[in-house]
Amino acid sequence: MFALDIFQRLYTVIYPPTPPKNDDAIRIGLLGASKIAPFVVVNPARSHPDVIVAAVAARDSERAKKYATAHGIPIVHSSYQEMLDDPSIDAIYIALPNGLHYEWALRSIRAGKHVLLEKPSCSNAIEAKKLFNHPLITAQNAPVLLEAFHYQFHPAWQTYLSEVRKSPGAIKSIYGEFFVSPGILGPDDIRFKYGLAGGCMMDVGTYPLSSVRQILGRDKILEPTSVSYRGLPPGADGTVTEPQIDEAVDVTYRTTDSIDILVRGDQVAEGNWPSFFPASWTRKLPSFYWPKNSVTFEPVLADTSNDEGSQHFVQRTLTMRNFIIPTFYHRIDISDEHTLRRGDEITKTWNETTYKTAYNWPEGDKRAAVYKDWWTSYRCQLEEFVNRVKGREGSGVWVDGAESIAQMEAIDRTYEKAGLQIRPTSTFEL
Ligand SMILES: NC(=O)C1=CN([C@@H]2O[C@H](COP(=O)(O)OP(=O)(O)OC[C@H]3O[C@@H](n4cnc5c(N)ncnc54)[C@H](OP(=O)(O)O)[C@@H]3O)[C@@H](O)[C@H]2O)C=CC1
Ligand SMILES: O=C1OC[C@@H](O)[C@H](O)[C@H]1O
Repeated sequence: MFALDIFQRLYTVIYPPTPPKNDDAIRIGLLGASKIAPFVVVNPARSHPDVIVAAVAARDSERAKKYATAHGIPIVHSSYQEMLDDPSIDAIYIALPNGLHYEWALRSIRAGKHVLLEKPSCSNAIEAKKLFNHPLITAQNAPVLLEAFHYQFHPAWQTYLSEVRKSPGAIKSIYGEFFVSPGILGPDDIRFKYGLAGGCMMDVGTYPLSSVRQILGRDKILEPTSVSYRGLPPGADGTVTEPQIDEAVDVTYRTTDSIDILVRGDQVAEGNWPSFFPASWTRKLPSFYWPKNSVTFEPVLADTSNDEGSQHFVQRTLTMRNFIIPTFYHRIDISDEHTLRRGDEITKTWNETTYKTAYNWPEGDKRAAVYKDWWTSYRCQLEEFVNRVKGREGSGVWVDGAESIAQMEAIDRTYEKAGLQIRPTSTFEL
């Protein structure tokens, strides 16, 4: 049953139902023939009656034509500006290198287009403040601008957050990690170029950082207390061509109310294989780690009526595995560590763990009648983007400009603590 459910969700993601498009469907244009657009927009749009992927623009028009053919996209533009000048396009999906997000988001907004902007929203907080506070964005009836932090839109993450809010005790510590196997990103990847605002903290590190910030709420400032990073390996001549790039990062943060936080990201994460395999083999094998978030609470005194005079403490740890791609599989563990104490003596300990999944909103919630179990976080995100553009009620989940700015500020503080430069600021002005 379990394997069949996974198979059914996976199958429906790949072959979704394709309802006819409504006359007033939003016509989206893709800036860049990027690797990620088919997952974030092209495939999710197939099952959305209010979205048409109408155009793609790439720097090389031959490449754009091939991409358009492969993905069934009718219009090809041979420059990004040409796409923005196309009056038939209502919204733009920007999946360009991070260093181009700010400029092309502003240009798109100036052209009157709604924007779905890949994460991280900008190269740094200077850009993020200028973008999200720009008069073209703060004006009444301004186009919609959304940083594509897709995982937040999935009911699984929202269920996890509601478990955090319901849990007894104050938060003691939070852990977040996202590791990517060697071989996924090539050496020339945009993520390894400082000039394009690459780096681990900008890329895979943004997710665990964002997940921690979601738990704390945006008003809590995370002060980095230590940062260790692994740079890129040196080339054949022994020099590192991109000394400002972090390939992997481990950061500890602390809040003013003393919550301890550890965030880890690795874009080339080897290992996790049992040590009896020779390292010379396992180095060539892919690794596998769940993207994970975990919250530990302070112990609380439980009801003592049945505990014969002992004090009964309960300490909860919540863990969510695979918060980033929850549709295929995820798990929320609610683990309570019970301790009976008489004075200083611990007389008994035991653990009770329950597990939860949430492929949709809870039963009876009106959102559950709209959402489907097989919707990816990208499909959920597209639903809410469309709801905003159309002025519909929506699920209530949104990533607003203040959140995107706060996230970039936390990234900048992390780079500064690491002794690395914040990513370069665009010279584009509007
Ligand atoms: N939400 C998510 O799950 C994911 C989000 N992302 C984000 O999406 C963005 C794109 O990532 P990804 O699709 O992996 O990247 P790709 O390298 O596949 O795409 C980047 C696009 O940027 C264009 N581009 C413009 N200028 C340059 C330049 N100087 N160098 C290289 N490319 C350039 C290229 O477009 P052209 O076709 O014009 O040549 C290319 O298609 C990033 O911001 C990344 O963080 C990435 C993966 C997952
Ligand atoms: O979801 C993701 O997985 C892999 C990363 O490199 C990418 O940019 C990120 O968004």
